[in-house]
Amino acid sequence: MTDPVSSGWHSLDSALSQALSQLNAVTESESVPLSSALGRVLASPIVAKHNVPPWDNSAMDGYAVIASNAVAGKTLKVTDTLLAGMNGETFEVTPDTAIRIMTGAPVPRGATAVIMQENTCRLDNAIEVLQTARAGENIRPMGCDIAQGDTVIVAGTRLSAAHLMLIASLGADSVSVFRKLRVGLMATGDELVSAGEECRPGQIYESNRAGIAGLLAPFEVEILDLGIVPDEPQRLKNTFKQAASEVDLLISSGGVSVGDADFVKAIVAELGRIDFWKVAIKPGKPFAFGQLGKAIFCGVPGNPVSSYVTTQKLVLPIVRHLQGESAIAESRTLPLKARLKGSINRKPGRLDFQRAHVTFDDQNQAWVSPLPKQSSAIMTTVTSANCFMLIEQNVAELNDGDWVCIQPFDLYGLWK
Ligand SMILES: Nc1nc2c(c(=O)[nH]1)N[C@H]1C(S)=C(S)[C@@H](COP(=O)(O)OP(=O)(O)OC[C@H]3O[C@@H](n4cnc5c(N)ncnc54)[C@H](O)[C@@H]3O)O[C@H]1N2
Ligand code: MOO
Repeated sequence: MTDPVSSGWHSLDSALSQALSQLNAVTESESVPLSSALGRVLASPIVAKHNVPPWDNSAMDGYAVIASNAVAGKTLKVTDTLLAGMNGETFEVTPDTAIRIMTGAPVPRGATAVIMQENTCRLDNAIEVLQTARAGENIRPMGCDIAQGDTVIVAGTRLSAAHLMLIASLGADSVSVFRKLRVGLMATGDELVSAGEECRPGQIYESNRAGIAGLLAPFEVEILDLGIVPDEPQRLKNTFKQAASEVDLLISSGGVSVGDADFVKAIVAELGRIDFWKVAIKPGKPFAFGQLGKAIFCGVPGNPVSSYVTTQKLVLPIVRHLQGESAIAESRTLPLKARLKGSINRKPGRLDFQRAHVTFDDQNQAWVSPLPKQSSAIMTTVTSANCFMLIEQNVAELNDGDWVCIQPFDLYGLWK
């Protein structure tokens, strides 16, 4: 049997660094409304045109006072009420007065603290201070979140919901983002039919495009669905030529192994080039990377779990890099560890992404159990797992209680 290490297959890390080092990210940008900017990559930095908050304001419903005069037991006359939205410049507190103030309302002139309502006793037109005020208490100073002139988001950032809030707080209703990446998506195999069509003897339903498109969805690409292409060299050539001129990246599923109908690599090599083939990961070994005209080519293996894992671990970082994202969080380096339940003996050589289930004991210690069915044709263990458990390339044996790396699945932020 071939030994992955001695036969020079790429490790996941070296495959990724070779691929990323030869990509040219998109440079064209466009202005989009903030409401359409989620998941896009910022093309120009966001620089604050003003302070946030724009003036000192109250963090509590209570009374604006001069702190040095607001000692416990003292009575202060309440002269006015300040609501959020009013102009604080026209109000002023004096040593013997207080102004009723609501959360978010501007702090009036002279005030150095806001006493929260619960620390006062309301009399008719006055309050009794129940707890001595501290200077600065319950005041949110001007610019405490963002100072005018600050670069608050650098170019190359993928915009999250929190980024959109920050940009909106500066009053901008549009942003400059890199143009959408055009991604061609195809599956090849004579046996494949689309969901909804009749499945004849010998045929199976094509499922990889649905999974790949789903994994791409949060990254806001424009997908050109090139459909199912039969294992016919001329049909494959036609589709590859179309992709070479129309997309930035072609993701093709299937036909990258060594079978009699696996034509993909040879045709890509003929029309463009293959830069590497075979990565020492399980599942997903026969992943192919190359170039077709102006398009980057990613050939993911046909086995459904292999296509899912290689899209997640190899194609997504490539997509993100092509989109101009600067800080690509490499999920593999997350230092999340759990202890293994059970033991494992295996042939070393590939980094194994085992579908697994992590649970926490009453000391909050994470324990991980690999699921029984790990074949790359079994999708049900991907949906029933809640994490990947990693077995490093050279590890042959793991024992009960050993520490292993895990990668929890982030399903819409909910733990299942
Ligand atoms: N002699 C060897 N055979 C195989 C090797 C090897 O090293 N030597 N590698 C195996 C591994 S590992 C993988 S992974 C597969 C990948 O092969 P291909 O990329 O050529 O994939 P296909 O042969 O086209 O299909 C494999 C399998 O998956 C089903 N399939 C394909 N596409 C889809 C799709 N879009 N939706 C659903 N199912 C799909 C297909 O019917 C096959 O059952 O090669 C091994 N063989
Ligand atoms: O790499 Mo294959 O994906 O092991 O089945």
